Amino acid sequence: MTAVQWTRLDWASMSAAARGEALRRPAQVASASVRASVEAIVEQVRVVGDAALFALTERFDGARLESLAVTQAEFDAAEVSANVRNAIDDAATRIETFHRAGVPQPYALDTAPGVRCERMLRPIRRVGLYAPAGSAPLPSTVLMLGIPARLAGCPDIVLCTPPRADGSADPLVLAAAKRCGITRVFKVGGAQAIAGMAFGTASIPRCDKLFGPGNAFVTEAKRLVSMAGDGPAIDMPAGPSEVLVIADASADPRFVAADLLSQAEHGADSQVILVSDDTGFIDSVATALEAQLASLPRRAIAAAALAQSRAIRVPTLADAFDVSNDYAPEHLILSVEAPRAWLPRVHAAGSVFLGGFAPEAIGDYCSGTNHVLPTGGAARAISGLSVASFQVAISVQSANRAGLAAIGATATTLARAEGLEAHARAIDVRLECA
Ligand SMILES: NC(=O)c1ccc[n+]([C@@H]2O[C@H](COP(=O)([O-])OP(=O)(O)OC[C@H]3O[C@@H](n4cnc5c(N)ncnc54)[C@H](O)[C@@H]3O)[C@@H](O)[C@H]2O)c1
Ligand SMILES: N[C@H](CO)Cc1c[nH]c[nH+]1
Ligand SMILES: [Zn+2]
Repeated sequence: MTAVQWTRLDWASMSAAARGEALRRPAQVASASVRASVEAIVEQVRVVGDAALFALTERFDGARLESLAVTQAEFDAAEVSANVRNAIDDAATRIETFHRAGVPQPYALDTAPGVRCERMLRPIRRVGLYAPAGSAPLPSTVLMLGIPARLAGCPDIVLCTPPRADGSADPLVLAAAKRCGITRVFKVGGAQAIAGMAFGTASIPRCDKLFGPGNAFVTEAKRLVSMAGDGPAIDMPAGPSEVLVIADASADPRFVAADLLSQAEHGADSQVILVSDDTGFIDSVATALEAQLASLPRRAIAAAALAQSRAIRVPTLADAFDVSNDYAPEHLILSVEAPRAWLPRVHAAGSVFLGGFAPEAIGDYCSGTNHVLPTGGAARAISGLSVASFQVAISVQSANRAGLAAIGATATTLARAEGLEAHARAIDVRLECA
């Protein structure tokens, strides 16, 4: 059996500084070196374009490509079993249903007689999606990105995904793209893919907004290009996976261990945290983790993630929610008695899973919610992906003479209070003319 080496902590006996350290993300440790290499990669792509993309793809993905774009022939040749195709379709249908219910609606109302204010919605014209495929190809991510993009009405959708070493795109990723009606797919990954979509190259069109999760290189590249004066907008920091489980003694330790491992297996930089008010329960989860880890195909990755993870004993369940809100996890699992009753205490989390039969894995694939979620504590203020992420809202106002007369004095008074005389006169000139 592989020994589980996670850090066990007793919250009540820790100082504020020790608590802060306990909730620090592992990915932050590497950020200086990641930042330096991402800066170099982004600059190379920006200056050299396609030639840099070919060279970086050979260096990081081991693939020598003749063309970055996936051809129609490659799409046609991408084979997936009927079983997987049906699963993609079933997941897609449920994701569509949930996201369609959340499509934002325009609205209009009169704020004074003769003054009408509206908010209209438009799809972002060209969106760039990133589907990870470094450690494991994620066709489910294509669905999570492509379906809301389609529902928003985005006319131009570009998708990048790392190639396999033989230069082909993952067939499952292509099958999911097909299901979403995405035809412009490029075989490029990492920071170089983000830079390609941000600034445009001979092959890859420049995009208005970039979406999608990825490893620390992808996440840092998104942050960097979004800060460039001429760079695109981005959806959110959606980096290495995280889950925080709040569990009491009523939970099944095998279920909790399985949920922790399901996120630990994403990458050595994933972080999984158990918070419980019961020391004996934490012991049982540790035992279950060791038993389950032993037969896991990706046990080396999961064990590495566990090594930087935490099991925290808190005095009461209420304290567990304080810990969770401070950490602001991407995923929060409530494995407690009457979990819904605790929801009012949740103030910061990407997606919440209630009770023993809602494993985080259903949200990853097919419950219907989106799995592209904020990580690194961004859930304090940023929401997971939705149709609204792919739209811009534009406000509109119209007024007739009576309407302007009704509200004009307020505007001229405030304009003169701000010392902006031209603003005031733009109103007066209209009201003064017959
Ligand atoms: N937060 C979310 O919503 C969410 C959703 C799904 C997946 N994820 C996360 O996405 C990540 C996917 O990561 P991945 O690595 O499997 O795939 P990835 O596609 O994000 O990254 C692979 C690319 O990383 C680049 N790369 C690898 N090593 C590099 C190095 N040393 N220097 C520069 N570039 C390098 C390569 O170009 C490669 O193509 C995981 O951490 C997973 O947890 C997050
Ligand atoms: N758990 C990931 C988000 O952190 C999403 C995912 C895709 N496939 C499996 N899991
Ligand atoms: Zn997952």
